[in-house]
Amino acid sequence: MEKYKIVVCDHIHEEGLNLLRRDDKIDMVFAADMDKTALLDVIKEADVAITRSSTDVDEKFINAVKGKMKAIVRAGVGVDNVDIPGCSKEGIIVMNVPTANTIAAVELTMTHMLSCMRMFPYSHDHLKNQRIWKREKWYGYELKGKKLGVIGFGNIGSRVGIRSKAFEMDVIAYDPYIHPSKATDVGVKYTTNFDDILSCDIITIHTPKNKETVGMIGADEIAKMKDGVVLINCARGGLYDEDALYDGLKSGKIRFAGIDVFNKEPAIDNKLLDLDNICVSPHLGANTFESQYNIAVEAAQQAIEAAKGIAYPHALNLPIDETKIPAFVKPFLEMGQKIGFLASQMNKAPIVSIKVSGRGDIAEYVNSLATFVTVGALADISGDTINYVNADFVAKERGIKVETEELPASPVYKNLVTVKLTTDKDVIEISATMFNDDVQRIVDINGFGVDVEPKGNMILFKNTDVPGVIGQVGTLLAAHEVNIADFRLGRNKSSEALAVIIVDSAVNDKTLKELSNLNACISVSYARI
Ligand SMILES: NC(=O)c1ccc[n+]([C@@H]2O[C@H](COP(=O)([O-])OP(=O)(O)OC[C@H]3O[C@@H](n4cnc5c(N)ncnc54)[C@H](O)[C@@H]3O)[C@@H](O)[C@H]2O)c1
Ligand SMILES: O=C(O)CC[C@@H](O)C(=O)O
Repeated sequence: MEKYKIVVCDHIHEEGLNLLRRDDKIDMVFAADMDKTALLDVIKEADVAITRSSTDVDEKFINAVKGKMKAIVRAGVGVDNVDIPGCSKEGIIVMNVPTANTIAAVELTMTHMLSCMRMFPYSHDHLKNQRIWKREKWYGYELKGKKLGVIGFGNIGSRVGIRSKAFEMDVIAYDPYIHPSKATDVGVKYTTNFDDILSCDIITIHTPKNKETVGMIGADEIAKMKDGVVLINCARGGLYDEDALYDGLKSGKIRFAGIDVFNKEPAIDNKLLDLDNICVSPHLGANTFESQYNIAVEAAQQAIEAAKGIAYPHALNLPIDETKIPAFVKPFLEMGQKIGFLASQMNKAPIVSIKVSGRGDIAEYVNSLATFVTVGALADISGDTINYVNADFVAKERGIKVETEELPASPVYKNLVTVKLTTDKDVIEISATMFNDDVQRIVDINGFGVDVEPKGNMILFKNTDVPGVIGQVGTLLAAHEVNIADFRLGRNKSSEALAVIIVDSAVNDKTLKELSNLNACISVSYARI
């Protein structure tokens, strides 16, 4: 029995490993203790990898796995150490486990906030390790009545906000990507003015690390802050510029900082560790037993489903989120792929552009449709290497322009999709719709009205519209023992006709050549769907 190989690149809870071991279709390789260079050799044969923050999915990793690996499951939230565009280019689906460690990170943030306000680790060290009892040295501050600025009000930030309200803090959120009511509904103020955050007593950040957020708090922002501000970062190293943070702490402008994450980890040589007004932890945001159990189980389940090709939960680079696609759209996507494939076979030459237009409700989903059409159109030239993840990249790499267009509703069809495929030889334009929500129908090919299902062995025979042609075609096919299953005819105003002939068996080149030699024939093409 063929088995799928899942390589576990970092430590995860035993329960996740057990799930992988128990599945008789999975061959699990535990490589968490392996040196990262040796890992590159092991992952070559893997169908799926499970990684955490200790394994960077970078160029070296991707080069090692490309061609074989289907998916990577990041057992956690942050994917800043995963080269997602690089994975997409190789058709590797990237998934994360977005909520299993939320509470762990929220509670660590509260721990840091309280520790900073009471300098708890330092008083602890004084008594426990230095055996000094000096109560007057350790006056701290209360959370009550302090203004807390939360940058990023997602899963973690919002829960930090709610818990901080219970400490009677005045909480204000900055997150341009949420609806303000997400904050105001839980009694948190909402601002779009970043300066409102900078004027807070305590600031905590909970955004992803990306181009927009890296260094979001630097020297200029710190200069605008209150003297004695407290800064917390349990999200990602580098969101606070570390040099600016160091200078701010050293000068006393920042009274205290609580930091779980660093620009470069492990952070044993980081200069921030030399300061006396900082509480640190070695990236422990997700380190609770509950969270690690949940993450490992979810990551293992996701990896198994991906390896078997069943589903890709929490995929970050699939062009469509299946859960957000209405049921009526899915058959259109499937049909779009077939039309793309058909068009590329009818117009066999290097593709210059693909244009996908939508009319009716389907128009809103024209971008997803374009991905499916592209996969179909490039299937013949790219074989197994093209999929929904890398379709855009493959098209771009081949210099193929993919365009979409949302058009007004058609007067005839509730929904209509048109695919125009231009090669350096010809242009083919196919329109199709869906009857009764699941019957696929091509209704137009290059201006010829037809009514045919995109299915099976299809001969497209274009001829001058003169009597006797249908008989000649039928006789010729019969002579080659090709049985006609369906024959659909369309005419245009220039006295031309297009026959779409569905036949029961594959048609060889000799038969097609003889068809093209018939007097009335203008062109013949053949497609197998
Ligand atoms: N320390 C740890 O071990 C640990 C554990 C879990 C998560 N994390 C990190 O915590 C962070 C938050 O995780 P989450 O689960 O809450 O993610 P999330 O996606 O639920 O929330 C992130 C929020 O940030 C907002 N955001 C994005 N760009 C922004 C910007 N420029 N300005 C303001 N807001 C912006 C988003 O709109 C979103 O609401 C991530 O960086 C994640 O990697 C760390
Ligand atoms: O344990 C890890 O891999 C870190 C997890 C955490 O930073 C996350 O982003 O989910």
